[in-house]
Amino acid sequence: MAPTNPNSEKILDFVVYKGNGIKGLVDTGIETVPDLYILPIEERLLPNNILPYDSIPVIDVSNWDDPKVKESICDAAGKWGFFQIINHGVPLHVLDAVKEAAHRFFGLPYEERNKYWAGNSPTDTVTLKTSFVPQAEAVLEWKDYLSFRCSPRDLESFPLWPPVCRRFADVMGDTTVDYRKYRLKKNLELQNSTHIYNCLMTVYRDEVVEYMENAKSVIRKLLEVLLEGLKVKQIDKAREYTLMGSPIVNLMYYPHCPNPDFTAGVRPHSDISTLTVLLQDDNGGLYVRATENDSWIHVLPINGALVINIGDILQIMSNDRYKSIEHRVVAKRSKDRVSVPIFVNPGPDAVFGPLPEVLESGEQPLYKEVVFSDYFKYFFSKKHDGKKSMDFARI
Ligand SMILES: O=C(O)CCC(=O)C(=O)O
Ligand SMILES: [Fe+2]
Repeated sequence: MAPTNPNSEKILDFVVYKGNGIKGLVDTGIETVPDLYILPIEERLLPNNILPYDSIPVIDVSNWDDPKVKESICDAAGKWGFFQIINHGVPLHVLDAVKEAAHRFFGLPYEERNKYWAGNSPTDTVTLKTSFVPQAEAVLEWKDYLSFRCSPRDLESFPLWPPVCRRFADVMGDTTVDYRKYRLKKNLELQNSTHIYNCLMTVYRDEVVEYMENAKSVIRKLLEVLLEGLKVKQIDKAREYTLMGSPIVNLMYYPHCPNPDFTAGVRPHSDISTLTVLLQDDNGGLYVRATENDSWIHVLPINGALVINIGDILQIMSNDRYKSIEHRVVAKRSKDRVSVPIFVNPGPDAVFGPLPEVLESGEQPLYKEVVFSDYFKYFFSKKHDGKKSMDFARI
């Protein structure tokens, strides 16, 4: 949607078309929020609408087989659509490393970040973007993000980029890339700044992959428990593809904002995933819708915890037993916020709809069968707009 204000046009050009992102704009030292980012009052998160004493459930998953743990997960998925898990087994250093990677990437100079800007990136498995769908938004979101497609097939292509891996393998006298050796070498290369960028880029990949690899068993467990709650006995290969065939990991970056109350880090939306595993930092700023009448609950940061939310696909598969709840993000005034969501998405050609196990007793399906890539395209054809995407599948 083209802005009518000439200053907004300039900002749109700088941020979106020149690929500086909101990070680039903040780096120019702006002291007020530009019009292009100012939400109408009725769309802002007002303090009166925040419920100060409520919180989403926190579930200790140290014993996944405990029936009480399973019950808490399925209950939370049905009542809240959002919960945090602790003692999930993903090491703290892996979580810290991927958050640091986000800070390092967005700390790179423009020229280096821009190599991965949508359209410039050497591979479509990694792309840098800003806002959500700038072409469809009259007001932009105060965020940039580096998005990694992480299906097994995408991961196979990772060793092909960036080329420094091959160079490193040559240097180390090794024909295969050994990432531990690479990290040691990285420290040396950091002192020799000609390779700094390539080193850093590889390290992000390393850390994203490490996070994803560690999170996989948590995702699997969660899906097993949630599907058991829907009377599905076992996740076979076809179901696995429908539930988690094409995960995406985003390094989200919300630079500090002169007046975060005026703008949206992310507008209210539900995720289109089956579920989302979100690592947030200690800044806070994520809010979950509490009721239909516009009240919101802050998701308190807990060190080492992962925030789990049910996405539209699982709501559809469960025929509304589980809920994909709207959430939104508000940036910080003096700190740069990062988060790392894993969107556990179906494979592109997977077809989903209410599960036969759920409809077994004669219940009417509330949704039709949909191909995931169609749902995905629809979601990315418009601005974040609450739960409207679900209309695409509703009967
Ligand atoms: O950054 C966050 O805490 C949440 C981001 C989010 O909701 C999304 O990207 O869908
Ligand atoms: Fe989200």
